[in-house]
Amino acid sequence: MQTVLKIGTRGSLLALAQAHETRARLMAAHGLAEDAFEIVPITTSGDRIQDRALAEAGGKGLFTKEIEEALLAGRIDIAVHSSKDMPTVLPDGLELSTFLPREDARDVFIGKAAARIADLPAGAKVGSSSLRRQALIRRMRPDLDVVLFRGNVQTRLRKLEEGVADGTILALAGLKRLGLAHIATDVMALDAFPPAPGQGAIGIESRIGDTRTIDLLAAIHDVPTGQALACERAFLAALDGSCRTPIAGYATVTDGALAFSGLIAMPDGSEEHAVAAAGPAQDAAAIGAAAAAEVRAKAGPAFFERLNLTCAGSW
Ligand SMILES: NCc1[nH]cc(CCC(=O)O)c1CC(=O)O
Repeated sequence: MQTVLKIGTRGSLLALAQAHETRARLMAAHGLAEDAFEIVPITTSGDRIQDRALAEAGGKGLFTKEIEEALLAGRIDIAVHSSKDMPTVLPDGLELSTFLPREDARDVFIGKAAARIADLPAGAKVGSSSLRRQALIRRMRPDLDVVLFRGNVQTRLRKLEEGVADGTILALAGLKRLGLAHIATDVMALDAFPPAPGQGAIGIESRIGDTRTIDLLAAIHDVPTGQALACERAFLAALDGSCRTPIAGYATVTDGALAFSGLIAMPDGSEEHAVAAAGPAQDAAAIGAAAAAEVRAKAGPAFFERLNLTCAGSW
């Protein structure tokens, strides 16, 4: 059978699982066979750089650069991503047009020394490279040592087995897609450990104006997930400025009503500012942007000045 769409993805097991899920949904929606959709794995700069925290190496865009080049050049028709890894500004000509129904957005703890973060011995090591997770761990347990844990899910789990840390934090969604949900020792509540904007949602990027592709994608788009993501990404876009800020944001949509909660924090967990907002789901992006303005005002310039100092010190 002739190829209908070429699906670009990173080559990690999680990325491939997400590409396979996308293909399965496209096959079911259009009654087409597997070989109508070719999966094209692409290695990105982010996959190659393993020794530095992502934020230091150049940010989220490192995981998408080569894939977006292939999309713009027409070597692939769509790119399947973890929405939470997507920068808020995309290259000219590309858009996140489609979101699959969201998986569970919560983070889990995978503990060796204890099943829950609260029960870890004093001074225990928790592996993570996410500023949000670092801030949330320190806010619960200022005595814990957060150690740099980079690489894909398998690499992080191997480091844990090697004893590099006493526990780590991962997204439940990723573990489920890998068939590994059973290794979680604690599923953390949304309020105690709020997720990153976009967590748990597979997002599909396509070329603006490529109507043939966008029409095929329309059949697998989940409207409430798209609205929740519009809100969370607007919140992120309005806060994620020059500096690296630990940011959490999570929206739900029920019967056309959107509810959002967001948080910004100091990486060391010593200060945090929360916001909650609600409104009609069709105003998703405006609700997210207004929540960002509100939390920015609550935090005040002193918070961002302090944050910039921590940034300068860690480069
Ligand atoms: N940055 C890596 C990444 N990007 C998306 C997920 C999980 C899957 C998802 O959030 O949809 C993960 C791994 C993790 O944080 O545990």
